[in-house]
Amino acid sequence: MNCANQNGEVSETRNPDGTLRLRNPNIENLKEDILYHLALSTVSHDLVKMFGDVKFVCMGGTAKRMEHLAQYLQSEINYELPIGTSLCDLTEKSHRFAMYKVGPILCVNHGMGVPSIGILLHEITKLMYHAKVKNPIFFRIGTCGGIGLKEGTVIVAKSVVDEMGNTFHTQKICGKVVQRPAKLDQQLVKELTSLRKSDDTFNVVEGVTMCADDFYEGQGRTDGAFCDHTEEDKVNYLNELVKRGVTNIEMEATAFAALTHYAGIKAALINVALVNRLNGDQVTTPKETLLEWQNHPQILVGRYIKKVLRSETLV
Ligand SMILES: O=P(O)(O)O[C@H]1O[C@H](CO)[C@@H](O)[C@H]1O
Ligand SMILES: O=c1cc[nH]c(=O)[nH]1
Repeated sequence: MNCANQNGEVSETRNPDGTLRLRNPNIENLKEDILYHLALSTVSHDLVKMFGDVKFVCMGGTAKRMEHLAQYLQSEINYELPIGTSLCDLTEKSHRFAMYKVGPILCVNHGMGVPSIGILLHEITKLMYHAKVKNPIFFRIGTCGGIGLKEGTVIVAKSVVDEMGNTFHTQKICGKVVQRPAKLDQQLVKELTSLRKSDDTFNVVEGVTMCADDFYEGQGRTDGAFCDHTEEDKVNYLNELVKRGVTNIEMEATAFAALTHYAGIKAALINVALVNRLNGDQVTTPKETLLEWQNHPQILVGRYIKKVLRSETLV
């Protein structure tokens, strides 16, 4: 059934008030929906009370990065936690992911690779639905290998491809291959890239992000435990990717872009390059510098969130 969204447009994924409509009629018939990997449920938790004010969902691979991001954004938006409380992992009992909330911002890690982020996206999207969140915006704030880009560069993906150059996410469902277009919000891309300041120590570019199913052979590396291809094969492959316009490689882009697009959720994919793959495979930069670089996409997203929140208090 279709329904008009806030702009009066017909939407299968939005109610007129901005809350989500799921593309799954089974969910509203469940007596209880257990978000197993988040250790949350519609019966044991008041999801509307806990999460109903969320506007932004930030995700990235590691739990530590998400905790750090939550602390950073808390200070950026001057958010004071309720008296007597401290920042805590809301999904601690899952022993799986880690999730922190600071006011309208949720920071949650997704692990590595498409299957892991896929599971998280199912459960976070259902969480948004059950919590009656209105028009949430999702960000993946990650790390990647750049191709021909200086380390520390931030790449805001304008499009994503898989290892075969496909612009869709492939999933096997009930023995059938299902393809869903992997699309990102182009306006959000422009807004995010425009938030670089002239005195920032890092560059920001729009790019084509490739999603690989592996860090080693799947990204053409020759330094894995197994390697049946040559250095020349790798160089040819990376040069071919350059010709196709690919700027960087990571491991979740297609699922992130496709599942958010399918859910009708505005989303952006912002990665920082930890290595220039045209110069080598190993990440040789000291950990402190890598951690410093991981802040670059967070700075950009922080500016975007502050801008949106500021504009909302003015209207
Ligand atoms: O730094 P994160 O967000 O985990 O992203 C990248 O780093 C991991 C590989 O080291 C993959 O998950 C890849 O997508
Ligand atoms: O080269 C890299 C670096 C980070 N993450 C990746 O997936 N690849």
